[in-house]
Formats: sequence, C-alpha cells, structure tokens
Amino acid sequence: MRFTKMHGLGNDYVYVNCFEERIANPSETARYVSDRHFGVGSDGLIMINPSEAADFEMEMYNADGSRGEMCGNGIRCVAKYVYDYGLTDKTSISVETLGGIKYLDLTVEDGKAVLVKVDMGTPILDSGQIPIVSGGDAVIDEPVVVDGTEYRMTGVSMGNPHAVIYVDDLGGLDMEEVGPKFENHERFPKRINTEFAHVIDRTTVEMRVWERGTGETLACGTGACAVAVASILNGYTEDEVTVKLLGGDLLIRWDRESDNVYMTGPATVVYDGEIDI
Ligand SMILES: N[C@@H](CCC[C@H](N)C(=O)O)C(=O)O
Repeated sequence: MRFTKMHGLGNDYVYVNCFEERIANPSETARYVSDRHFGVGSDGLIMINPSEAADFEMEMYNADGSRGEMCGNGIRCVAKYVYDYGLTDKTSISVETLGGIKYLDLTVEDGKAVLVKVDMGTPILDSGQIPIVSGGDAVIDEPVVVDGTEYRMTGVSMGNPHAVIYVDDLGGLDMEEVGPKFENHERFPKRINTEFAHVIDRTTVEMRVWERGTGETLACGTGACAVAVASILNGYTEDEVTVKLLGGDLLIRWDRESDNVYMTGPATVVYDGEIDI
C-alpha cells in the first residue's frame, strides 16, 4: 500500500489515496500503521476517497481503529494532498465527512498548498446531539466530577464530540492519568475528546488535548474550534481566537452572522512510503 505521512501541527496521520489503493479492513489497517514501534507511527489513518456529494471524501480512523466523524487537522492535509499530488487544480474544494460537507480554501505558494482555511460549519451545542448526558439543552460551564475532582465543562460538537475543561495549570496535568477517565466517563456515551484550556487574554487561549481513540496529540483542529466556541460562549474571548497547541497555533473565528466556525492553519507532507498490509 502506498501512503503519504502528513501532519497538521504535529497531529500526524497516514494518508492513503483510495483513487488508486484499496483498503479491505480500514479499522485494522489504522491500528497497524499507527503503531509507533511496529507500524509507520501516527495518530491514525485517513483515506482520501471519491465522493458523489463533494469533490472528495475524507474517511478517518483513530489509532485504536475507531472511526472519527471529523478531523480538522486531517482535512487541511487532505486539501494539500489533492492539490499537491494533482488530483485537482482547484483552490476552493469541498470534502465530504461523516460530520457533513466542509468547504476549504487553499493558499498556494510555488505550486504547493501551504495554508488552508476550512469552513467547519455550525457548532452543535445541544447535549443530546453531542452527546453528553445532561439535565439541560446545552452544557455550558456545568460541573463534571472525574475521579473525585469537580471540573467545569462546556460541551461542543464540531461533527465530533468535545468536552472543554478550563484549568489554571496546563503543564501540571497528568494526561495519561486523567485523559482516559474523561474519555470513558459515564456522561459521554460515545466517549469524548477532552480539551484542557487556559485563557491567556481575550484573543488567545492555550490548550492540551486528549483525543478519543488516540490519546494525547500535539494538536486537534476540531478541538481548537471547540475551545474557541466554548471560550466565546463563556465570555472569556472575542469571536476570533488564536488557539495555542503543543504543535503550534491555529486561528479560529466564529462568524456569528452565518453561525459558522472558520479554522486556518498549515498542512505538511513528511514523506511518501510503501508498506505491506
Ligand atoms: N485530530 C483530529 C480529531 C480526530 C478524531 C477524534 N479523535 C474523534 O474521535 O472524534 C482533529 O484535528 O480534529
């Protein structure tokens, strides 16, 4: 199987051009290629497929083989791949995902896509749709008790589910300890991506993420959007926010007129390879 290793701010996936390749068991292949000792080493697998509804389809799997509805860093890399490898010459494209069709604009320099702006659509706040077990419609600054400690949580779906938790000290978090406890908490029937966020000022928030199905990653595009939406809803920031992740920065804007969230960030090719599956 030919593949391309790519990353968005260090959130790395194995990308497969399924116009040319066929993967019989994507879930098993995701677990194999993601293994950092026995495989390629990645946060998961992303298949670039033909689509009848959009220009392309993105089919994404986490490192544990579970399917993700959306991937913000992944979709920017899909855009770079289809442009740089000649699957399209358009600089505005649409990509079908399980979280809906997304619209992307590419900035091209010297024939290569260097920056991608994604219309991530309207954030979903209804707890039943996220889903989060809750007494109300939206979960905004609501208590959640994990391992005997009470945290404040805001729930946002960007097509995939996120719990945003505000903390004072990001560096002091034991992610391997606390991450799985949030991911598998009884209030999240489909498990959850957990963002730990700290507000720096009215236009800047820093975060770390424990991703459902993968663990701590260096960045999460949908997670950064969820953090921006949560920070705006809680009155902490303006509508445009720089989200600082371990792997770098994403610019997120919630356009209140259209209700859509826009994410702008880079996409990078690491190398092309071939592996027996
Ligand atoms: N890294 C991603 C999100 C990948 C999917 C997520 N782990 C899930 O299961 O929902 C991003 O950049 O958004």
